[in-house]
Amino acid sequence: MSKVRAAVFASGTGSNFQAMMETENLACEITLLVCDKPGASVLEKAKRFNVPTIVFDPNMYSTKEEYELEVLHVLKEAKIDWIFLAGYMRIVGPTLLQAYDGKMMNIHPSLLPQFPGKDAIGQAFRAGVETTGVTVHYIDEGIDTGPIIDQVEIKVHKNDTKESLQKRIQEVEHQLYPAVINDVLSKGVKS
Ligand SMILES: Nc1nc2c(c(=O)[nH]1)N[C@@H](CN(C=O)c1ccc(C(=O)N[C@@H](CCC(=O)O)C(=O)O)cc1)CN2
Ligand SMILES: NCC(=O)N[C@@H]1O[C@H](COP(=O)([O-])[O-])[C@@H](O)[C@H]1O
Repeated sequence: MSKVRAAVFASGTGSNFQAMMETENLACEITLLVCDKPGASVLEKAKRFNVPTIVFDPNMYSTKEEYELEVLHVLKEAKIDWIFLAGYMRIVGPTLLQAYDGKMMNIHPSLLPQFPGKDAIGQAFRAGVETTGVTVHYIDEGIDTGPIIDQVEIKVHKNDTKESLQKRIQEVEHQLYPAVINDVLSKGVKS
């Protein structure tokens, strides 16, 4: 039986994409990288792993639906079953939400519902919390409001800088996301 085919959506560095590609027992094939930032360094990583890419610039479209319809056409052509957002900094609209209902996840660098949205690590750091963490959740129409699949707590050290905290958070992300993907895909249903 052929493996589940997945697309990763990313806008930036792509360390979570790289962690998935380096996971030997990943329960799916990452067969497409979708990026909304021409020139993003994740694209160099995709090239290194021989993963085909779709790159689009939302500023070249008049609506979100317009670019999501184009992306959806490529996803269907590529027979993509699942979408994993990994630092994708666009709000997913109804076109992709409907097409991948229950088959789209995101990783977020806080213990949701704490610190949703952008710069979650900066929000936690400025709030002076003693504990933050990482969340993997399903995507819905809200921002970081989808059902939580798993979370890991991370202690904030007294001498932490935002950068040292981000490093520890990303080390956890690189283990958690592939583990959650394998767990969800092994169940075959939305948990
Ligand atoms: N429908 C959903 N889309 C996305 C979710 C989600 O939970 N539901 N998670 C985000 C990731 N994210 C933070 O976790 C996030 C990313 C980007 C923004 C944002 O405001 N971005 C743009 C708006 C661009 C657009 O209109 O698409 C901005 O910079 O103004 C907020 C949160 C991924 N998508
Ligand atoms: N709001 C979503 C959000 O902040 N996502 C965060 O973007 C980073 C992407 O890093 P990467 O490009 O190195 O994988 C990750 O830390 C992820 O949790």
